[in-house]
Amino acid sequence: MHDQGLLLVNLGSPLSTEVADVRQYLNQFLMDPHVVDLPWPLRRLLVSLILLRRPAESAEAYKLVWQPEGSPLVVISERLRDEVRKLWSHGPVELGMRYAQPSIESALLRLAEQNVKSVVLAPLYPQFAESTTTTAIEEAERIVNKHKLTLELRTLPAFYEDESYIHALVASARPDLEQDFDHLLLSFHGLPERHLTKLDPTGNHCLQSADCCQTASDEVLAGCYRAQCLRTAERFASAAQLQPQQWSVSFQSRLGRAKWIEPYTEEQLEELAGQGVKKLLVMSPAFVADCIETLEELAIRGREQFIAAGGEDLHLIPCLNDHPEWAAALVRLCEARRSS
Ligand SMILES: C=CC1=C(C)c2cc3[nH]c(cc4nc(cc5[nH]c(cc1n2)c(C)c5CCC(=O)O)C(CCC(=O)O)=C4C)c(C)c3C=C
Ligand SMILES: [Fe+2]
Ligand SMILES: [Fe+2]
Repeated sequence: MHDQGLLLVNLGSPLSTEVADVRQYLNQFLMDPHVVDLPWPLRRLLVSLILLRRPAESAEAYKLVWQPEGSPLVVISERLRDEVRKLWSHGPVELGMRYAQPSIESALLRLAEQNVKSVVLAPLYPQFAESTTTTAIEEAERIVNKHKLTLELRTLPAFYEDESYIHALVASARPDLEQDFDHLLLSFHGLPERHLTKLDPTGNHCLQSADCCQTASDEVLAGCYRAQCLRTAERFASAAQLQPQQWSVSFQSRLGRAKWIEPYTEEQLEELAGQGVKKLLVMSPAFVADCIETLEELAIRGREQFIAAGGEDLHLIPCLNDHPEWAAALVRLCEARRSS
């Protein structure tokens, strides 16, 4: 049977580096109630304020990393889709982006045209957050209902400590880990603290103590993005045989004035330089594909900050991108979901 499709979903990028396209993308993204989780009037007001300056600033940042074929995130995700197509023998494989193009709608309609009966929906986020995973799932469900598609969706859960994902991370980082370095910073995308506390099933665990994420029960861990990031980092360090003093974790990409989860990457870069770290490796396991947040925020701006604070070099370890071990790991994960 060739009727079990696979839909890979990632976040999406502006259509071009034109300010108008970046504004349209940021508006669609930030007006998503799972991203800016305020009541509509407040969300509209806040996003409109952000859209006064952010599109021009972000457009400049996108220009620094844009590839001839388009946004790095989209181009790399397409390459991953092509690798996965070679390995998935159960039906067609498509790629959909939550915002902008190629849309989840176009991808699901292509799958439906090919008469698939079921689709494994794979949000390409190793750690769960409502602002990424939940919104991708809801959008896919909305499209199925809108077009009355007769296909069953089976969602791949967060895979933050899956052994094959961790091994793929180690394999892809190995060439850089074999070079001389003083410290490895694992910089995950951040989240407003409220996004964590509102999902705390106990109501009094998340962010109540400095080690809440290390002492999280399975029930708390299931909904806690920060605890899942720390779990990924620990599993990675153990599999890569790193000593505890060789690595640390931080959270990047803070937006707005609300408190986001800590420690902040910007501060950690200065702290590490102050401690005498000269050669810093940085990797970002929350992203499976390199994007503006790794290529510009870390490899360009982060590098400048680190050197200004006394460091000598910051080297960014590429994301998993289309690494063959990652494509194989992803297919294994999705196959388990197909038959479960
Ligand atoms: C990896 C998981 C991600 C989480 C969690 C996440 C939450 C989150 N993000 C913003 C705001 C922005 N994020 C932006 C870019 C961006 N974010 C992710 C992933 C996560 N976001 C990716 C993969 C990307 C890259 C997109 C690309 O085209 O390369 C941006 C846009 C760029 C910029 O202006 O900096 C914004 C804005 C919020 C508010 C949030 C949680 C509430
Ligand atoms: Fe983001
Ligand atoms: Fe926690």
